[in-house]
Amino acid sequence: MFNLIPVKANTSPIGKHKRGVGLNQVSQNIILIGMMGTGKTTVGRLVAERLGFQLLDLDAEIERMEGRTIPEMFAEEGEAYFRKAESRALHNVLAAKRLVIATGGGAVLNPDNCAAMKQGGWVAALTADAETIIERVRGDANRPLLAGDVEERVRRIMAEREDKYRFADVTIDTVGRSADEVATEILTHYRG
Ligand SMILES: Nc1ncnc2c1ncn2[C@@H]1O[C@H](COP(=O)(O)OP(=O)(O)O)[C@@H](O)[C@H]1O
Ligand SMILES: O=C(O)C1=C[C@@H](OP(=O)(O)O)[C@@H](O)[C@H](O)C1
Ligand SMILES: [Mg+2]
Repeated sequence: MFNLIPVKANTSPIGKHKRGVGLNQVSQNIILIGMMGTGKTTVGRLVAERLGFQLLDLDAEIERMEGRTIPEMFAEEGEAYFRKAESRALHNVLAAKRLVIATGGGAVLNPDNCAAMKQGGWVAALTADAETIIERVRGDANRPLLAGDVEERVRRIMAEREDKYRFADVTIDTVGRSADEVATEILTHYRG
């Protein structure tokens, strides 16, 4: 099975919301995309807790599948290998329902992944400016693509991926907002 992370019971029943969408739609997976450091993993957990969904962090799922960490995978096999594992993991988990899926920032690089995400859930893109991202990820050794000159890497990768997150159903700026506030905004949009 997947690496599902148990979350608390729903403390905000959807039924209380007047503008809630139909039952079918509120069981639809929520998929978070966005550049590294925009808060997908952190916010995903909060959204899952509030909705009574399971959080599935795609990076954690890949690590579980592979029995090694992402930095180890990059070092031992290279990025192309990681991307294949990422794509496989994504397609597997999209078969499930009522998940909040926090993807890795590069999951959008493969157009097949983007099509599968559109098909398999409601997609929210998180954004932040380079300065905010650099501040959030500096000193974290778990992102091999940012090893070395973090500032240069973040700016370069952001430029390379500029248009890759635009297919989302909604785009949410996280700058100057707490993870909790971002989660609230996601839920407001999701419930319509
Ligand atoms: N809205 C926010 N405001 C401030 N810090 C945040 C926010 N969202 C996430 N963070 C912090 O930024 C870092 C990266 O968050 P993470 O959830 O791992 O991002 P991602 O999964 O998108 O790479 C973590 O230290 C997290 O606590
Ligand atoms: O943007 C990327 O290419 C990556 C983002 C990471 O996830 P986060 O976006 O959760 O940091 C992780 O999947 C890997 O290090 C590659
Ligand atoms: Mg993450």
